[in-house]
Amino acid sequence: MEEGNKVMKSRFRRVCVFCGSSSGKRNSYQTAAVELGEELVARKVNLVYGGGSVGLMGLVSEAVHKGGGHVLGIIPTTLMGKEITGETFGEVRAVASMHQRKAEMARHSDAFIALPGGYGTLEELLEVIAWAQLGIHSKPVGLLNVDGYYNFLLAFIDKAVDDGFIQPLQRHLFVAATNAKDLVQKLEVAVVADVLAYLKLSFRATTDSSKCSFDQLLLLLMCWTTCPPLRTRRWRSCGGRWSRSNTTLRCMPRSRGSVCRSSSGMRYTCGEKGKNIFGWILASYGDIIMFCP
Ligand SMILES: C/C(=C\CNc1ncnc2c1ncn2[C@@H]1O[C@H](COP(=O)(O)O)[C@@H](O)[C@H]1O)CO
Repeated sequence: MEEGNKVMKSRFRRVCVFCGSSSGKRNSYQTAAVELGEELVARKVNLVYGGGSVGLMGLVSEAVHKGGGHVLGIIPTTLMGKEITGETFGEVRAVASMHQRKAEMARHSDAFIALPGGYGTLEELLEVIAWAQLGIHSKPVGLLNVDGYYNFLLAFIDKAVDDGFIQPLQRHLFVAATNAKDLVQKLEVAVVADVLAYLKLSFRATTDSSKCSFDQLLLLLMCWTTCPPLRTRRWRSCGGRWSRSNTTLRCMPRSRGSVCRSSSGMRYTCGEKGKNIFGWILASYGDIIMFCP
């Protein structure tokens, strides 16, 4: 993948895609499946999926396979019949049960993406979100909301937040986008949910938000180092002055209200989200987290 003249490497080696065993009635679903496969190939990311060449599963696996990416299909022996799943692309691994299949798909992947699909896709998607919530994994999850297919699901999740069944922070256990390029880019900069939860709580507890404690700093550095797209961003200074005491780093903006701009064009105003460099970093996660101290 090219960004300017630089080839950008993905932080993911393998991404698991959940999607319909049917193709859906709109061409846009099929186009999105192929585009997602091509986007993975462009970033040199391999595919893990449920095996089979039926429906969108076939389209995404064919696109990755044709593009030279590795395809790993994990399929229960009960679904192995070619009349059920069709001829598969790439490597196929047989497992004993549906439960084992999902565990294996999760184990072999660094992130999850759901394309449009039916009960099977919904179940797989919600399970990896629930596992993230429980801390069973800390891999990013993305929803490809092609042509508004998942609008009702997103509205339902917002209702669950409003009615107190999903914590507002846990609304951000997955990211969503309407096309493959944007979604994969969001996943690249997604930070593990438990780290975010901890940071948000600990920042809230900090009385002076221009100070950053040592463990907050360490966690932010960890996010920074595990997230190549963030590292490659150049940040223009807003003229802040840095000073250091025993356990805290402090940035004093030259003037409250001065505007900072990242190389990607995002603007932050000192004294709001960008009280200090850590505020910028968190704000740069965009709609994954909006950090307001
Ligand atoms: C029952 C039919 C085909 C079943 N073929 C499948 N082959 C492989 N994987 C499958 C199959 N069906 C479901 N899956 C898994 O669930 C997801 C798709 O389910 P959905 O209900 O179609 O959304 C997919 O990610 C697979 O992991 C003939 O209709």
